[in-house]
Order: sequence, then C-alpha cells, then structure tokens
Amino acid sequence: MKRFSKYDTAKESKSKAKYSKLYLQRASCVPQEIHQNVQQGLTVLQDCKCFSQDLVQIKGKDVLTSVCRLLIGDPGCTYRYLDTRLFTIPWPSHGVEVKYNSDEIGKACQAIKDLNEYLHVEAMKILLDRCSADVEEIGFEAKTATSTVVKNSGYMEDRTYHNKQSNNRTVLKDRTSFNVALLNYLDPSRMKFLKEEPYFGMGKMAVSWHYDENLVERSTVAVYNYSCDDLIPTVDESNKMSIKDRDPALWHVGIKVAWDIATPGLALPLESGDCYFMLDDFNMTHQHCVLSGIQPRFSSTHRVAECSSGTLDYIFGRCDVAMKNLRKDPLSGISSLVSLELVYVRQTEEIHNEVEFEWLRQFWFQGKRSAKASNWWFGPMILLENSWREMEQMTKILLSEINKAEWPLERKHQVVRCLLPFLEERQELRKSWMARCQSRLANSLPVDEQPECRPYWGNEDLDMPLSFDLEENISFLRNQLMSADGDIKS
Ligand SMILES: O=C(O)CCC(=O)C(=O)O
Ligand SMILES: [Fe+2]
Repeated sequence: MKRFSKYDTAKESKSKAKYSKLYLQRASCVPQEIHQNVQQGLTVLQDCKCFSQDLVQIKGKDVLTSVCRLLIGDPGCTYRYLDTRLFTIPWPSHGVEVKYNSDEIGKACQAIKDLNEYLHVEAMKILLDRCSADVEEIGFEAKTATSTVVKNSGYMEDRTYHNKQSNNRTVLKDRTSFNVALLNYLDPSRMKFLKEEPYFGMGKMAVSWHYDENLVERSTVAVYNYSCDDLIPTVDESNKMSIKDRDPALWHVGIKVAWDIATPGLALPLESGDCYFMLDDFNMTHQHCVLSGIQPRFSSTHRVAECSSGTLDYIFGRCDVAMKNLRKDPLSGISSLVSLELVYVRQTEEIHNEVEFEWLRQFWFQGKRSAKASNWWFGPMILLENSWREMEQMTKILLSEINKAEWPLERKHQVVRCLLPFLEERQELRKSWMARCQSRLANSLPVDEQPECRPYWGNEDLDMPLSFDLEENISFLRNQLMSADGDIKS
C-alpha cells in the first residue's frame, strides 16, 4: 500500500483539502528574465564560496546542516533558527551603501531581490484571488439565506465592504513582504550520508521534517527551486529500490500534516525553475522536508522574518537605552552610574547579555563567513562591541558600589539579588559558547568558517574592566547574601 502520494496523483478531495494552502507555480509561468538572472546569481554565489553549512543546535546538541546556506535580505536584518542567528548579506537598498566583494556578487544579490519582489507580487495575487473567491462564496450564502434584509442600507454595507477589503489588503501585504531570503545549496554526490525519510518511505532527505521558525504569524513562505539538470548522473540502484513512489532523480518537497503520520504525506516533484508557496497558516498546521534528487540543487526561500528584536536598529536602540545610565565626568573622565534603582540595574544587565549572546557571540561563532560576499557587518559589530565594553564597565562600577559599606543591608541585598542571576547566566553562556567554539565539529569546518570565541580576553588584559571568568564576582555576590551584616569583604 502506498504510504504517500505524489502531488499530481493526489486527486482525492480529502487529501487536496488538507494541502490546499500549498500552491505550486510551474517554471513556465515565471518570466524568463527572472530564471536567467537568479540561476546565474546562485551559480556565482556558489563559485565565490558564499554558501556554508550552519553549525546549529538541536535539543542542546551541535549539528551541522547537510545543506549549505546563505542569508540575503534587508540591510541589518537577521533570521534566527535552531538557536542560530543568521546575518543578512544586504541586497541593494535605497540609502544604504553596500560594498560587495565583486560586481558579480552585487548583481547576484540584486537578482535575489528582484525574485523577492516577483514572489511578493505573485503571493499577493494568489491570496487576493482566494479572498475574493471566499467573499463571493460567503456573499452568495448570505444573499440566499437573508433575502429579506433591509434594502436601503446598501451604502453602508458597501463602505464596510471596501474598508474590510483594504484592511485585508494591508494585512496580506504585510504577510508577503519578504525581508529575507534563505538560500540553500546541496550537491548530493558530495554528501553520502543523507537521512532516510522516517514516516512514509520517501527516500533521502536533504532537510528533515520541520516548521519554519521566526516568521511573522500566518506569513507566506515562497520558494524558488533551481536544480542543475545539465548534470545527470546515473541513479544509484540501491537508492532506486528504496523508494517506489517517487522518482529518486528528482528533487521533491515533502509535506505532512503536523502531529499526524496517518494522513498520507505528499511528495511534490520540483522541476528547475518551479516555485512553491506555503500560504497563510500552512507552516503552523503542516511540516515540510526536502527530498533529495541526484543533481546539485539550489533553493531560495523567501520569508517574512519576525524581526522586532532582530535588526541592527533594534539592538543599537537597546545599547542607547543601557548607555543612558552611564555618566562620564568630562573633567576627570571618571565613569559612574546615573541610578542604582533596580529597574535600571536590571535593564542594563539584560541588555548586556542580549548584545553579548544574541549578537556578538552569534556573529563571531560563524567566523568570517559573511566576509566572502561583503564586509558590511564588521563596522556595526565593532560599534556593538564598543557599547558592550562600556557595559562591562557598568557592571564593574556596580560591583564596586555593592562593595561599599554604607548601604542599608536590605537595599544592598536587593541590588545583589537583582544582579546575581544576570552574572550567573553570563558565566554559563560564556562557558557553553566557548565549548561550542572548541568542539570537534567546529574544528572540522574550513579555516575561514571556523568559530571565533569573541569577545575573549585573558586576565593579563588590563584594558578590560572585568575578567572573562566571572566565578570570583559571582562568589562575592553570593557571600553578600549569606553574610548577616552584608559587608564581609574578602
Ligand atoms: O529548499 C526547499 O525547498 C525548502 C528548504 C526549507 O525548508 C528551509 O530552508 O527551511
Ligand atoms: Fe523550511
């Protein structure tokens, strides 16, 4: 018995209904110019070695993705998945200067941006089309059910209808305004160990079953598929035997209903240039995977990343907030804290951890890989590191304030209890990032992609306000809480 159906054989209406929010657009409907520029762009990016495997975390374990990836998108935007923050290579944008390592790379980024715009327009059309079909259906039902409704209220109804339509349009526009494109590349002939699809016997997977993370709710994901057909190697017989329901030479996207392996999955065959759209809540109700064909294959996956805390503007804004509590005497140059109120202490220490672990360590963990396309991110990273160093100074000032004797005990305990968890978290996270940077997998990466444990400094580095290892500061704080009078000094 078949455990899954090919998309084009899924004729039963039940199956169709379950997958109705998956939309396929065949290559022949996509403008030739898009194919040409995108395919050339992807090849250039691959030739320039801009793609790399991500060293992500799954259930606390380090895992190297089978596919090589590259994020292109709005300048300063990031996309977070599997505990990894990817940083966009900016596509050309008004008012932002981007120096690409070559004109070819710049052209490739422009091609991805043009594809992005095309997919946005197409996604809007598909969704609006469906909306009006729904409205017609509902309108028809309403008319037949309530044929005696008041007749002279037509004007109001019309206005409400138009308002609703334009609200609807705005909502749909937001949910299809892709701000990032996550590009994938895999050459199966160079990747011998691909996992078998476990539930339906669909064969080798390039990407395992998953939901896409970090997206604006109900936003569309649009995917362009480019499989390089010019190279057609012979099919490995053993592989051919293992999958009866799909052509093992072709790439497919696999689809299943979430939390359900009883409903047959779907393997949708993709030809070069085909696009597919995961519409509305599809990504919440379904999982997808990528089933490997035999040729090398690229995909460009366009998403609306939920980036309320994921842009450079955001994190610079946070640093500014933290910095408001730092005062420097213009004459002596001595720094002090403006306020020792708990809200300010908490805010500063929280921002300190955020900039260190969500930005600096995430970025340097990926080595210098972003520099293969452009050195755009290095400037902002230096600025963030400078702000972070000021925050190290702020923590140091706070610790020395706590060390002063003149505090009422209860007040001192309050501040200590406020600060301690942030330092404990910082210590733990520094240890785990350090371990990740030194892992066997990390060391197996090409030299220019190897993780850098940054910021890192030795005790002899007198420029740094505090040491990298916070053990002593943490014991000092714990002792403060244990001592009856609160002012024991070691
Ligand atoms: O390559 C594809 O078709 C989809 C890839 C995917 O699911 C992903 O990158 O999240
Ligand atoms: Fe995905």
